[in-house]
Amino acid sequence: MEKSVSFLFGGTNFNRKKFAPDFAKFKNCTEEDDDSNKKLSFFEEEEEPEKKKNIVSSKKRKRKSANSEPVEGFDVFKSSKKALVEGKKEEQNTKNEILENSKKELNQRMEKDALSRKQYNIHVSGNNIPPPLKSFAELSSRYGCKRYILRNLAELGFKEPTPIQRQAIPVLLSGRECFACAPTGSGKTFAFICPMLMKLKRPSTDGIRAIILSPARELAAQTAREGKKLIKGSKFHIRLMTKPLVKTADFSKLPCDVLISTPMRLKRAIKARKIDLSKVEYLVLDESDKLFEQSLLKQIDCVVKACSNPSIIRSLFSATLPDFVEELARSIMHDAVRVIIGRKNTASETVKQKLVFAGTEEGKLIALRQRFAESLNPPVLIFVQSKERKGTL
Ligand SMILES: Nc1ncnc2c1ncn2[C@@H]1O[C@H](COP(=O)(O)OP(=O)(O)OP(=O)(O)O)[C@@H](O)[C@H]1O
Repeated sequence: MEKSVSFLFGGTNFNRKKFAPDFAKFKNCTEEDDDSNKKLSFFEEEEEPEKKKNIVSSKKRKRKSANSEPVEGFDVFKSSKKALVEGKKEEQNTKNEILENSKKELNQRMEKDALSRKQYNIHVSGNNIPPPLKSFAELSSRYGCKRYILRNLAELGFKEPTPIQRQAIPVLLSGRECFACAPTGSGKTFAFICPMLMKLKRPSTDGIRAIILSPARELAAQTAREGKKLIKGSKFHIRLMTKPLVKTADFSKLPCDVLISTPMRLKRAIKARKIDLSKVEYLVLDESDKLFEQSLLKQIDCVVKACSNPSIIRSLFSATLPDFVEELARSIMHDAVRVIIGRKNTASETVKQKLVFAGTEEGKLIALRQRFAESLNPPVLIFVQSKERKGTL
């Protein structure tokens, strides 16, 4: 049997690779049983221990050096990754720088605006309020104002915008709703008519585009007069709602860009179906402290409802702004900017005031005559509460 085995394996080479699966079956056998293994260990032992040690240590070194020595491919990868990280860092730095600069610019602009507002006693509240005007020239440089308006301003002798004009005009030109409070005679009329004309751009071919409500006929007439001074040389039409106009006019045939009316007359025209306000883009409530008095509320409500254009811009101008007016205004306005010139609900600083205790109704008349005797030189304008009392003067 031994002979036959040696015969069988004599001069042949055992291809371990080829018979790897079979070889694996015998792998668990002990070394004594396995000749080939014996042979293998014999050859290993034949080498000098020193040499073996060297081999091992050189292997170790190799492995060690493989870890520490730079491999070109890996290095390229490493450096490209590094470059990528560096690039991203640089990009982030540039972004941060831009953000920082724009923040700085914004802060500088806000500081400048605040100083300018302080200079003109302008107080504002609301989000993203545009800067106040430095001059009328900015109307054309910042907002492309038509030449006819600037020409009319120059003809009227208006050199500088008044404080309310400085702030309310940019607010309205930026498409924001606004409620403004500024003393009597401070130029409120132009503060709302100028941006209105600028935003309307061209005369209307399609009905009324702006409404100005005034609490009294005289005030409405005065506003119409002021407005007409500004449209000189243009093809715009500013109309005052008169009694005959309420009765007879067919507004679908009457060219009208801006209509100025009292709430009562406008309500009558709306009820008589003589007027379509669905295309109105601007609604101004002038002297709103008077407009929001209880007796006019229903008429105002009727006008506000008839102006049904969803993108309408509403604004409110007044010499005083009582809390109830502000509350009512907020209920119909969206994201409105509040502009107050001077202190809210106080008279103009340029108007001298004196408080006189007159006692009785009779005493008032005596006190007034005394004032005339002392220092008042007619012509003098006297405001009274009722017509009856006017008769006693
Ligand atoms: N920028 C300006 N420079 C010089 N005068 C101006 C300027 N703006 C308006 N005015 C004039 O000031 C006067 C008062 O203006 P306006 O009637 O608009 O004031 P108001 O604030 O509406 O007053 P009220 O509260 O009585 O209605 C008018 O004669 C007007 O022409």
